[in-house]
Amino acid sequence: MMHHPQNFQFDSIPDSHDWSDLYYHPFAAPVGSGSIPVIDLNDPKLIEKIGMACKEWGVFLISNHGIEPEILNQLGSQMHQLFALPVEAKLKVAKTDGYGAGYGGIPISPHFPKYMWHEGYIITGSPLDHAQKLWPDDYSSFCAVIEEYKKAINSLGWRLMHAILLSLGMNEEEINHTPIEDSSKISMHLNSYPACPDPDRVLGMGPHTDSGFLTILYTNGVSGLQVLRHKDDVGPERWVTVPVIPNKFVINIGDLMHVLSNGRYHNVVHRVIVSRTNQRLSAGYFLRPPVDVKVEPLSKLIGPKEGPVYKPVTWPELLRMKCMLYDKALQAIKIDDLGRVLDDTKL
Ligand SMILES: C=C1C[C@]23C[C@H]1CC[C@H]2[C@@]12CCC[C@@](C)(C(=O)O1)[C@H]2[C@@H]3C(=O)O
Ligand SMILES: O=C(O)CCC(=O)C(=O)O
Ligand SMILES: [Fe+2]
Repeated sequence: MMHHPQNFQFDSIPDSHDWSDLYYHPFAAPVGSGSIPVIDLNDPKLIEKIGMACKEWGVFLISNHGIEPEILNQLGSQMHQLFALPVEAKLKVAKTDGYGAGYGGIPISPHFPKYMWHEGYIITGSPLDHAQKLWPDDYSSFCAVIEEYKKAINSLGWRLMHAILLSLGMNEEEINHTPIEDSSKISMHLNSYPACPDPDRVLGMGPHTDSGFLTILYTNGVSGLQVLRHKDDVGPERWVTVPVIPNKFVINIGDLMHVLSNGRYHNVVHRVIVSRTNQRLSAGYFLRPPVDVKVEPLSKLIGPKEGPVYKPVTWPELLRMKCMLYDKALQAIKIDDLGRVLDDTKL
């Protein structure tokens, strides 16, 4: 089922995509400034800096990640080709359910009052079946690029997880017992936000948090990502635009890292705005535990003065709650001061 018209060849914005009267929305906030941390992976103070960034911002950029620009360019060009295919071709691989693989809108889109200025494509596991349908004669280059990218990103993901877990006070042995999903099963989310003649009236992607441990985001150099910054010395709650710096990845902290850190690390709310002149392409790589692993607040962080704030949850459980409850998903596993689960009817 498609949630929106698939070609964005509109002369003016159709009412179905016009968000301009909707600024009563709970996530409405002014756009303001603030400097999102940039972290050098070779920095001798990496652990400390990454811990601060996770706590204070829940988003940061990384440099010196060791991934060759060539593979990023290839990913960008494969994505460009994918979204440039005619609508009929893309519909051959349309998603058939809310959060399965394929072409379409995002799983939480039914929670929004309007359609997003966006086309998405979810890859879960091997891209082969779909690629054969999209490019019957030459599917191998798409697959090769995706597989190569996954391999590179998976090892980067591990380095980041490792640094973040160290920053939470875990030791090597404990870290080895915190598995992440096998790269062959991992999900990627490819996004295209076409240029829009009237960008102030549309939204590329509605506000949300990601539900995994963390998301590694590649972008093609067209800006648009904004994060919701809480009130601080610089100003009130506001949207801060994530700068686009060539060859740097954006890292977002997701719900499961928030749970694991017992609420210390910030699962940042983010959204995407659209450009008048350029198509934005982005690819998210979602780091999560294996499907059957329950994530719970680290025992190290729990003591006589601090009880666990969340009860254990697997990622498929949390994703299901997110699709049902959108921004209230974590409330379904929240434990109050008296040790009661606030809303356990949702599991
Ligand atoms: C592997 C994933 C992770 C997903 C679902 C599936 C594919 C697309 C991801 C997103 C992207 C948009 C927000 C979100 C909340 C959504 O609706 O789809 C994300 C969700 C998650 O972060 O859990
Ligand atoms: O396109 C972007 O910059 C962000 C995409 C995103 O938030 C997501 O796919 O979860
Ligand atoms: Fe996201």
